Amino acid sequence: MENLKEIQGKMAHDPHYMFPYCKPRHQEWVPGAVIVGAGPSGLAAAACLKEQGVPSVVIERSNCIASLWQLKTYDRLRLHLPKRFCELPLMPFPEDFPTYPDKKQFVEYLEAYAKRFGIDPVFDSSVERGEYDESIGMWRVKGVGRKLGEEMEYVCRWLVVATGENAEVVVPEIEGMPEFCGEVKHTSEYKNGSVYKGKKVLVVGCGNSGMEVCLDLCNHNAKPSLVVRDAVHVLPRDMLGKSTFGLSMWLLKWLPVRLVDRFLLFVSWLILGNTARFGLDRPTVGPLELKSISGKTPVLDVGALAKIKSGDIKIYPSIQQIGNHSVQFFNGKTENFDAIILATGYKSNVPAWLKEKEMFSEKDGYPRRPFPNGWKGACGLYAVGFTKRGLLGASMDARHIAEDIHKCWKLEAEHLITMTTRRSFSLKP
Ligand SMILES: Cc1cc2nc3c(=O)[nH]c(=O)nc-3n(C[C@H](O)[C@H](O)[C@H](O)COP(=O)(O)OP(=O)(O)OC[C@H]3O[C@@H](n4cnc5c(N)ncnc54)[C@H](O)[C@@H]3O)c2cc1C
Ligand SMILES: NC(=O)C1=CN([C@@H]2O[C@H](COP(=O)(O)OP(=O)(O)OC[C@H]3O[C@@H](n4cnc5c(N)ncnc54)[C@H](OP(=O)(O)O)[C@@H]3O)[C@@H](O)[C@H]2O)C=CC1
Ligand SMILES: O=C(O)C(=O)Cc1c[nH]c2ccccc12
Repeated sequence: MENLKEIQGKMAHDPHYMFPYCKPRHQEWVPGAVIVGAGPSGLAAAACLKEQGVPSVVIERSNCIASLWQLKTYDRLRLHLPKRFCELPLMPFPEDFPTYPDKKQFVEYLEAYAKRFGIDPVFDSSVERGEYDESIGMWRVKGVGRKLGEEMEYVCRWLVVATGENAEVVVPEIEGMPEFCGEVKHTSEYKNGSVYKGKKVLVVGCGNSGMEVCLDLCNHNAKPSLVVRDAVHVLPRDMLGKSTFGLSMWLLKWLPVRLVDRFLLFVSWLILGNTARFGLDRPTVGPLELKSISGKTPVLDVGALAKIKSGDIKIYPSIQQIGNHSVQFFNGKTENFDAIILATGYKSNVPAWLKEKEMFSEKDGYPRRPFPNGWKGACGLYAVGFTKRGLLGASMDARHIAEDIHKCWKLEAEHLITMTTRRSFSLKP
């Protein structure tokens, strides 16, 4: 046994180190996979595994499935790709849903999905550590459980990381921001613009969230301004009577990505005009090529651009400094604001809890291997939903993972049956 000094030393340096005989209160061996995260990716993985006859336990830190959608998104949110590109494996959307289901409908679909595949996550349980225990050839997944402070440990052969690309908010450090007297919040806390009526609001970041929050603020008679620090592709959500995304996927079957990009840019120019005239320069690389090489999603416009054109949404360059009530920009202008909304995006939280350095990059928390090969690591470790390709990418991962685990599951089950049969008939190996 380790001596007391050694144990005290370990406890001081590692908050997760436990005294050897001090077991967590809830310990469970899972005869299948542990899936961390009950968002669309985790649900898709659990459903595909179930279909293959492999059991799983889904662990979720919040108190509901799809917590990103239910708790951290604004009221007016809809899918911005048509529903056929957003459905999870094995269950299409109901036919009477519109092409672009709203948030409520999407959550309804996910609830029905979980019910259909008997997925019953362990809620209010946050995973704080996942590590491979070589001595037993299993993953140990530890965290804080349902009842306040209850320690839990799951031991499993397969660990599926489904904590998502949007696990934590990105809050930039901007000089003077702590001194700003008005409200500062992230888009994940924004519901609608009703409380900002008549107020001057600065929205920082012009991805899809920033653009839509600006539009929502306009619709609630607030006065939004948008910080655009870099070039951005804005495409109409629909063109030529079809969804831009659907049309792109169809064209990509026949044409190289650069040609499809040229086509998209031409039609966007016809519909939206020259966006650079309104302060939105386009990157030199086309929208689909950029999405594929960097993951940067083009803005799919549903009305914000018209408000920029009409001057209802003002455009500003990067922020230099924030004062008590004002914001100074890099073009030298200073303007007063009542509130600031950070539409600065999200990041993965995998490096904070997964004690594994091969599969996931410590820098950004994404699998190191590029799409479409990022879903599989070593020793039974998997990733679902880190493709930067939305729900479509998550569904592809989930299918791959379930097939892969099933192969191994079948082999191990056959081995177990052989061993048991041999033992019960006293046969020699
Ligand atoms: C506003 C918004 C709109 C979007 N719209 C679209 C769209 O229209 N079409 C599209 O294809 N994609 C869209 N996306 C992309 C988005 O990535 C997917 O919609 C989807 O939610 C991703 O699912 P996920 O399960 O991978 O991640 P999430 O939905 O984020 O689920 C991950 C889950 O893991 C849980 N979790 C995280 N860390 C832990 C932990 N340590 N322990 C336990 N649980 C944990 C979280 O609480 C969360 O419930 C959108 C994203 C955003 C932010
Ligand atoms: N279904 C739908 O309608 C919606 C879908 N989404 C999806 O959700 C995901 C997240 O989107 P979103 O929340 O918009 O996040 P994104 O990461 O897509 O966008 C964040 C934006 O903030 C900018 N930014 C970051 N830091 C600063 C800073 N300090 N100053 C100025 N600008 C800054 C970034 O600029 P830069 O590019 O220069 O880094 C980028 O333009 C995306 O995949 C998006 O497509 C989001 C909303 C609606
Ligand atoms: O909504 C998102 O973030 C997505 O990643 C969906 C998506 C995948 N590929 C795309 C290409 C263009 C626009 C959106 C997407």
